[in-house]
Amino acid sequence: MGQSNTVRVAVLPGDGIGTEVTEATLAVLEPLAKRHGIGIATETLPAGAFHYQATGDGFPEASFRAAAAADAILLGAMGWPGIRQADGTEIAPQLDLRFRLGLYAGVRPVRAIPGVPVALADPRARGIDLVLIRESTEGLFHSRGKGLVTEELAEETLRITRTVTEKLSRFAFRLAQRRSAQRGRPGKVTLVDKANVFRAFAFMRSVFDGVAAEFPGVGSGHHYVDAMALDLVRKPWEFDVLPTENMFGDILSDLGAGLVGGMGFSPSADIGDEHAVFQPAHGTAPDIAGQGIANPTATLLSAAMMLDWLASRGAGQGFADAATELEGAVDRAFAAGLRTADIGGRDGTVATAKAVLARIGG
Ligand SMILES: NC(=O)C1=CN([C@@H]2O[C@H](COP(=O)(O)OP(=O)(O)OC[C@H]3O[C@@H](n4cnc5c(N)ncnc54)[C@H](O)[C@@H]3O)[C@@H](O)[C@H]2O)C=CC1
Ligand SMILES: CC(C)CC(=O)C(=O)O
Ligand SMILES: [Mg+2]
Repeated sequence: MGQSNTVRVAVLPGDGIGTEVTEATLAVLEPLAKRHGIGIATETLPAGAFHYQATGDGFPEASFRAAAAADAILLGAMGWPGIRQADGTEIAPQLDLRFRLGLYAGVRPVRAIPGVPVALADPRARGIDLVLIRESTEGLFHSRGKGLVTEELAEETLRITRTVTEKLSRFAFRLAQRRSAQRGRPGKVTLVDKANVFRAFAFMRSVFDGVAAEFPGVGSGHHYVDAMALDLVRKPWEFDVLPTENMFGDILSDLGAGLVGGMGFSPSADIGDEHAVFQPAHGTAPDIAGQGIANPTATLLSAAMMLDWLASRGAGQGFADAATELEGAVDRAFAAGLRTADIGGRDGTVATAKAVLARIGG
């Protein structure tokens, strides 16, 4: 942590709408910080597909080092379908950060915001409030960049380790405890796996069960990932905290976003023991980039998660208060009629940030 009440935030806007939603979020963070008497010193760092195209390096080591030295990292989005490396894959510095900084807990809340249309007609869908925790350093992403590819076959490896599964599980149970205290209802952690077919997931389940025994006050269970895809559409209001493997979490978090308004409403935090990256779960959206219509809500909510995390790391109560106020301002703005383009409205990126800013202090 930096000087008292001042934190250093590394900002990596990235590509496409990543730059647009990041700029809109910083425009809200500055006055919010002033209002709460907290200091946020930002440093913007280059990385991403267009940086790769221009320089041959998508993630300069200097950017990585500066990000790793900061108190927190705020990221827009990175990657561009037309810009590929020699092996055919895209530039993804966000994955490098997750792996190099050990950010095992990919926290992806799926919450229905008052006033934002949900995908399901059932009135209970207005109460959707669950959190996917996507393990973000191993699973099927373990062999990223190292998979075997020959003329005849391609092979990638899925890895599950005891150490990371224990950390992921403890993180999930602690989060369930906190949510239970905040919401005044029992918490439940459901591991999403494929233990009926793969030994790796039977192993993951047994490690998870061992950790569950440490938290007798929190409910625990398991769900196969295919059945979870079904039940997230059928009855998402029944779930609370859902830890899962990396690829499963990548897919299910987009599904979850689709339930509550789309990717523009899907914040995330990639948290490790010492570092954390906060970013919307969406990508660079080439289909709408440059038009000023990207929804910055997911990034604003990710910034609120960042303030909350910084408070938990000792930055001070002002950060916790600012986090609560920012999330509340987002809710109040939509409840009052804010309508972004992705839900059929006319409010663009800048107008949305202004509407949220106007609800701060209100
Ligand atoms: N964390 C990251 O930086 C991520 C990067 N990517 C990269 O982004 C690029 C595009 O990927 P896609 O598969 O198209 O996923 P995407 O998330 O960028 O877009 C999917 C759909 O959601 C919409 N969308 C996403 N964010 C939105 C927002 N804030 N407001 C309104 N609409 C929004 C897009 O217009 C598009 O129709 C690729 O290069 C991909 O690798 C994809 C996902 C995450
Ligand atoms: C490069 C991708 C793994 C990014 C993504 O899809 C995500 O973070 O959800
Ligand atoms: Mg994804």
